[in-house]
Amino acid sequence: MISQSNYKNIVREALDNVMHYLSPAEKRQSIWMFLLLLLGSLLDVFGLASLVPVIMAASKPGSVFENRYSVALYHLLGFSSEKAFLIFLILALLGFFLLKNAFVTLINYQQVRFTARLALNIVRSQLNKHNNLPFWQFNKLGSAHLIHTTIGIPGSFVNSIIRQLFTLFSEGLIVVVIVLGILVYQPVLFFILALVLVPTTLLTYRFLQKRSMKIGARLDSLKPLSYALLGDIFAGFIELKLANRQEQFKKRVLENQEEHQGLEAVLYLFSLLPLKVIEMAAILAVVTIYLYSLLFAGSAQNLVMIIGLFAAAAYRLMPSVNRLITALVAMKQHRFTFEHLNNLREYASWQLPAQVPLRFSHSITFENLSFSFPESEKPVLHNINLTVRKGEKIGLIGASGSGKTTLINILLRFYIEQKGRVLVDRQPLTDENLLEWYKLVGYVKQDTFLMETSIKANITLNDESVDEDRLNYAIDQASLRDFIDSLPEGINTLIGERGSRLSGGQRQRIGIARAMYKRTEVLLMDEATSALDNQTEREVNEAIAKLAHTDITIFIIAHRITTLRDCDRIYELKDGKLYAEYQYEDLIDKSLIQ
Ligand SMILES: Nc1ncnc2c1ncn2[C@@H]1O[C@H](COP(=O)(O)OP(=O)(O)OP(=O)(O)O)[C@@H](O)[C@H]1O
Repeated sequence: MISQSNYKNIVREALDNVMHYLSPAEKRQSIWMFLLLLLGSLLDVFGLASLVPVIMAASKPGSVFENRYSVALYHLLGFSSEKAFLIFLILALLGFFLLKNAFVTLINYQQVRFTARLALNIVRSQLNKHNNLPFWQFNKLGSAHLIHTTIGIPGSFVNSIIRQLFTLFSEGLIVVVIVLGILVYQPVLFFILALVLVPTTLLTYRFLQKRSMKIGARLDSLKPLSYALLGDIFAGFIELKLANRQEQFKKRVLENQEEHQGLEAVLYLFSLLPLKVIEMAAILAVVTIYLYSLLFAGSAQNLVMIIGLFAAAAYRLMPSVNRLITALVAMKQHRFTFEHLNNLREYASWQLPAQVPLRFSHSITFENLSFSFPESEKPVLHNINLTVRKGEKIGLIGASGSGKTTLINILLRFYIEQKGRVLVDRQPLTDENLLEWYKLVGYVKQDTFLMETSIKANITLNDESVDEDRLNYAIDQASLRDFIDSLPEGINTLIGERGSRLSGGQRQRIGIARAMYKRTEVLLMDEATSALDNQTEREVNEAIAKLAHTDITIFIIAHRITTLRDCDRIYELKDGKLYAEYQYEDLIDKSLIQ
């Protein structure tokens, strides 16, 4: 059942959520805006109320002298002709409307600027939150959900909560002022109006609010699903075409869209409903009063006047009441935005502690290190002990799922060990030296992250003041020189979405160049050579061989033995344990990997 408390809840909840994103100065500003908004609404009502007497006076000669207020004003302003007085009144009315509308437009301008700023605050907070998420949680959420909650949810919150709050306050005030006016001048009319409009409004709201809330929540879950499906369709363009699965995926997107569009259509219908219902109730009331007056009352004179007044009041109130219900229903419908904004909120303001320096001159040590994922009992890494000296090249091999990538992710602090520690020059890696550590490490993943921009921007990660010497060094170290020289636009060549205009080897070498540009001292490579053809494998290996002659410390996860030629030591991981240590030659002899 809808109750007063339910009505209050959504408004209070909305206000609580809005307050969270306002600075103290913005809170003060919002109170001012609220007061100005109220003033704007009052002026609106006053403007409308002043129209009727002025027009009536203008249409009936001599009427100015029949009303004591107009007579008083006439004499106060020293007029000597009714005509001049009427011209003055009409011009004053025009001036008033002009000023009022300029004022209301100014308030509206302030209001939209305020909401735009607020929207930005919310997007910023969502971005902070998502950037600060622990890696495993970030992975779990998925990019479709993250995009939806970073941009989609703040958009819905601003449009369907904040803007509706403004509507609620301004229209609410208009309704209150009109209703109070009627109560003072026509108490009977007030009761008839209350009798007709209050139950209709409450029933309409009751009918719409729960249904809208359900539909809103369903749409909220359909949206990221459609992003994810579309992401799959376009990212998997080649694979889906070859497997002849595009139709199947298309069908899923269309099923999703069918439900989506159907629900949107229902919501649209809901938005039209309140006005129609209120209108029906008003007409019903007019007919009832009229019939009553005809059938039961001796003189219908009085009631007919009341009907006229009722119709006039209802006509003015209906749009406002309609907007009130629509605003409340929209807020209910978007109540799900609160949950998204509250979820994981602690990360929005999370900050790294003050950083202490970290030196890497001697060694990196994994000490009694064990790790398991939060939702699983079985450790993925078990009591790893390994010391690597600066400048050493370490190979990591092992069956799929043996824990190689997890070990690298721990070294990168994307996962944090439950037991043991990682030491750099005997200093444990913690949040206090994380940024210092990140200055030293570079990571070349199997699927190198590439942006739809130039080779240069990809290597420097959009560095605004590029160090050209460093860039040239990086290009040489990654064996990209010949390739770049062969391109008409050289380093400024655009590489297409996710590097679509590059070969697999070129993509990986851009990853290596990026790590070199950054002055990486510890390079982590998750080698994808198993997925590369012989030519590109040669290209990547050439880049790795070049790096072997530097004092960069390298960890390479390898699937092909040739990648490990320059490694000082090679470790095999098995079921999360360091199972054996090899030299390159041992592996060739044993043909452990190919
Ligand atoms: N986010 C995760 N949540 C739960 N388990 C995970 C997660 N990521 C990896 N695992 C599990 O941890 C184990 C080790 O995975 P890891 O990616 O480290 O293996 P790997 O040796 O790098 O394999 P590959 O050579 O196939 O890349 C696997 O059993 C994997 O299923």
